[in-house]
Amino acid sequence: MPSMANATEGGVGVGQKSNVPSSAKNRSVEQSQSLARKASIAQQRRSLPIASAEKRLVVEVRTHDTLIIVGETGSGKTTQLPQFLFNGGFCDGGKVIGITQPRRVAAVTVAKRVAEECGVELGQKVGYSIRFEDVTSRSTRIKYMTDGLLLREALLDPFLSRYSVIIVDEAHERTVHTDVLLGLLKDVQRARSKYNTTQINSDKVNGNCSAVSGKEGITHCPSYLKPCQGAKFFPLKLIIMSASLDARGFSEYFGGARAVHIQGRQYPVDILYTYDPVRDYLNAALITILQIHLEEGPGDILVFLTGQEEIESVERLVRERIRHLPLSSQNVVTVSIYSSLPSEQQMKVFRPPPPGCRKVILATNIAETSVTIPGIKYVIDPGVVKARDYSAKTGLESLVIVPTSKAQALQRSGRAGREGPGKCFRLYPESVFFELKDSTLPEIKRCNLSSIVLQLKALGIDDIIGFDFMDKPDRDSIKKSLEQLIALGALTDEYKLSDPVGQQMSRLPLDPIHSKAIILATQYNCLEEMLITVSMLSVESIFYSPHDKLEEAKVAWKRFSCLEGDHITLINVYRASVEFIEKSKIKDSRVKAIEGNLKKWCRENFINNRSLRHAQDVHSQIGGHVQQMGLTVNSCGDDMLQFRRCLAASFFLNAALKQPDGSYRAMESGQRVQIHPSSMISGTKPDCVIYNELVQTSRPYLRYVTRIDPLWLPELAPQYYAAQT
Ligand SMILES: Nc1ncnc2c1ncn2[C@@H]1O[C@H](COP(=O)(O)OP(=O)(O)OP(=O)(O)O)[C@@H](O)[C@H]1O
Repeated sequence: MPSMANATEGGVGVGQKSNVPSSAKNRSVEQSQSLARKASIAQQRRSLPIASAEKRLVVEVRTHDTLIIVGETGSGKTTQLPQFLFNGGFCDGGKVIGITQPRRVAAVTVAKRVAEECGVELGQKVGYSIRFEDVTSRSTRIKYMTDGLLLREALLDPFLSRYSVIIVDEAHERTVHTDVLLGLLKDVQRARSKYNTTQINSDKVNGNCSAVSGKEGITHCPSYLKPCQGAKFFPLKLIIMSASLDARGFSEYFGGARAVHIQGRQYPVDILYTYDPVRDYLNAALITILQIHLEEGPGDILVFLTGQEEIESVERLVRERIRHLPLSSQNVVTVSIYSSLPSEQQMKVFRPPPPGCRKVILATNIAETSVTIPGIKYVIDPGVVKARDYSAKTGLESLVIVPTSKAQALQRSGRAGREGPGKCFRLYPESVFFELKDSTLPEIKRCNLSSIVLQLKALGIDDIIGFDFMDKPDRDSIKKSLEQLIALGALTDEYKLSDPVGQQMSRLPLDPIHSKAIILATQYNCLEEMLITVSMLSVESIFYSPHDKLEEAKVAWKRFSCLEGDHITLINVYRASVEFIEKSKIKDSRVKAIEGNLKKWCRENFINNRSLRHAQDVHSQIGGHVQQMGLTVNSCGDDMLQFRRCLAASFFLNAALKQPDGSYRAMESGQRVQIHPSSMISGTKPDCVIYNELVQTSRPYLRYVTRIDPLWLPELAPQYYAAQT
């Protein structure tokens, strides 16, 4: 249609030459698109329910040291409140507002969004910091981070002295890090009030805050927080926030703190229930995805499942079913997100689908809170979640599928209705919803506490049992973890952090046994091997076997398998993949080509490509820590005896002895267990093994097992085994 070319003012006809250079034209298109986006974001911010409460909230924060804020999902708490406080002067003089999130993905995506809203480059005024990734600078004033990261910061700066405000977001999740943080922040707030020499002027409501000479400390200050002589602090404001928390419980914990409710939600979300309970929620989810796709209007679908395995199986089924639909209905793409997926792959869910396509996102509860995934209109919630459970008595850690709480159901439905009206399909009857617990049992009551106790000790908190937890963890759990840390040499017999072992262990963001293995490995000449092992153990299953190809998979795995144990097998897989990548680079060095080849290699060897890439990521991250600590990365070469002895010297708490009936006895708890059938040595049944974890599936199983000589235990861990006999 030649006339079209001329119809637009300034347009260029086919075959005509333009006087405007194409780069300049592109720039002007980009500029107008960017202006339109800015205007739309500004308009969207103005329409958020929280927008009209800006002044009131700033006054509330000025006049109260601690505030509980409850507001509907999507009302604007996470993205807007920090900006209100910034504008209200809380960052004057270089102070920082910190916002914690239970999950990395939320910290990253919210920071990106707020940077865009502020019109700044990420990492400047607005930034984020998560384990192994710091996108902040000296000019960062609004900093999003994980709750675990802030705890780590407290190791370096116990008074968290740069922060004027700390917002603990999504506090209803009650992760173990959030709970420890709450107790710690309470103490820090008290201590900073005691050593306060300046005070925010509360008369000024709008405009900048000014600092004036302040009151002398009057409050009780915990002994582990002793400032250097002459140190001066400004008061710390604390905000506890969520859409679904028990405001009264939090208020009581913070000595009657004020609770503020933000009214209103942006868009309605229709909640639909099934008439009857469903027997197979995976099948029900699959049917609902297809029904929405065929019967409902445009909009992406977010489905909550319990883990990687479920996600992969539903993903396969969706793709298969879609292939059988008429061509015009095959416009569906699936993407998934779960915690062990490398971050850059997690970010794929935030990308728009190809034009005209519907995106189906399969997610674990990682996408349950805080995140806004653009395009989501429909949420499918089967009402279950995989939760951690732990018994201090048996040392048994298990992941069990349990019903969600009401708070979780509310959060899930809140992922829709963020850009327009939405629908949430709960795959259970309404009567079941009313029977759900209001909130989830705090994680601190159902996990192994060794890691957290080590961190508290490193912070100088000696009296763990007396620490002001919102919900006290089980006494036996605390006792057990103290004993374990003494056995590992991280604590002295007086329960003090040991130097250097405990100090070094607390610097590594790993399970204490894994940290110990890394620290010991240099002495055994095998740090290179141990770094690989710990990285491979930190991700979800490396081996992948479709049900119908199990035998084929076993043959493939034989190439890597080592009869001495799974730890060496994991090293073999990792090294084989590195070797393959190197060879592949010679043929074609383009990143895409290498990635494609590695994917194929993984498929042929029944290795989970995603898990392997995640392990490579973790490897380089821990490698960075090891370098900073000045440890020598040495290798034992083919002498795997050294490596196995190092495993025995660090994993000795996880040792098991074969029994006459062929089962095993976990030496620490006396529990009768079996080697997991997936282990490469489950058939050989060695007399004595160390294992990575004791998990309860259909029965108690040892996972990732390596043969050791039982005599090594008293030799290499006399502090534990001499005391036992
Ligand atoms: N990355 C994004 N892309 C598009 N819109 C976004 C994005 N992040 C936030 N928004 C918009 O801002 C609104 C407020 O988001 P915000 O996370 O601040 O809400 P919230 O009250 O903290 O919700 P929740 O309690 O669910 O975390 C969202 O409903 C959405 O409309």
